[in-house]
Amino acid sequence: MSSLLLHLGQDSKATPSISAFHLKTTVYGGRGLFATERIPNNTLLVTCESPYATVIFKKFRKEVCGHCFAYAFESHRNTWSIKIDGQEGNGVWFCTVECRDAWAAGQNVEGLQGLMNASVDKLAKSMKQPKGPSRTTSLIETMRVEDITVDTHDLAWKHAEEMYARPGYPTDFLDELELDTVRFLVSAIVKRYFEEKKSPDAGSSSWTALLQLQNNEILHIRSKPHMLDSHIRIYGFLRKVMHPVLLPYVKTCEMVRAILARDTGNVFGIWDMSTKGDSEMLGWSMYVSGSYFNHDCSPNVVKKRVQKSLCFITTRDVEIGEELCISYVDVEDRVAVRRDELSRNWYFDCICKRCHEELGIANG
Ligand SMILES: C[S@@+](CC[C@H](N)C(=O)[O-])C[C@H]1O[C@@H](n2cnc3c(N)ncnc32)[C@H](O)[C@@H]1O
Repeated sequence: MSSLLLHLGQDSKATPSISAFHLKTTVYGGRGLFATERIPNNTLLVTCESPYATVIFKKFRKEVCGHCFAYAFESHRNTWSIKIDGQEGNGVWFCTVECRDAWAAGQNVEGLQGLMNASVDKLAKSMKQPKGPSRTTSLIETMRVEDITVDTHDLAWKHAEEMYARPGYPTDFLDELELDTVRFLVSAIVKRYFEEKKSPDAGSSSWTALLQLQNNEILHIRSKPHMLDSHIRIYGFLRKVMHPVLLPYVKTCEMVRAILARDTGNVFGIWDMSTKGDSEMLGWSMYVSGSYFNHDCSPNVVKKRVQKSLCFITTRDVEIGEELCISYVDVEDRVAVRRDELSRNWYFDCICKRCHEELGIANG
């Protein structure tokens, strides 16, 4: 049970009892959550109370509450107007004073999140978009996929560390998504700093839990080799903007790599709550304990966002031994579309019962 709690992390509350399901190795590889008792329909399995790391896309910052993710549009407003004064409140807007104060107490420790937002915006403003393609710092893009190994990849990062350790290295231009990735990484670094400061001997148990998530680094770079250069540029940018107390976390690339390796395949989009089917993605979050649900095209669990919490609820009765799965894609899509999306973004070929049936493959 203690190891399941470690896997589930500090962000979770499991109901009705944590023994109703457990984490074990699946037949198709990796781990998954399986029912250890019969679980009725509409059971709340777990609530992930708040994300380990999060970012609201810059273009939605004034429209989405930085604490509870309420979307102004849903309250018939264009933007939120409550802020924390000065640099320490930079880049975050709130729907209520209560949300502002809760955020300040929980996430803006020593004003670091706001100060970092200000530094990121300032450096981003000073950057000029290059006329040609961005500078390539690694050779991986020119390699054959089979030559992209842990070793070649480690070498590219070692080279990046050496390059950025030289005084006065130039910062490369980052696009909007890369800058949002910087902000996402900053939120994780601030969280780890705060937790380690609170209990210097014990360290951060939620960071330890995060490290247990599936590491998709090599699969990601093999499928999108240009992302390694992007990640390296992001790391260089972070080293330039980092507040002195946070610098130890980026002196080597270890922490940034660890988060990026788990960002892909494990994070959840923050969607607006529109019921009209035109829901918009407002940012993304990493909820450690929610990342153990595997995918099925006929899922028995649905995830629901309630403010900044993610709740996982059964959608039918689940028998003992059955795996508890959500769907990562739109279950209304055709089989080819679903499988293509799963392969591109989660790096696996779906072999669920529904895919087999729709593809006309005999089971067994
Ligand atoms: C969010 S994680 C789920 C937990 C993961 N299995 C683990 O061991 O940590 C997503 C990853 O799990 C694997 N996965 C999820 N659903 C799967 C399925 N239906 N078939 C094969 N692999 C699956 C894929 O590797 C995917 O990238």
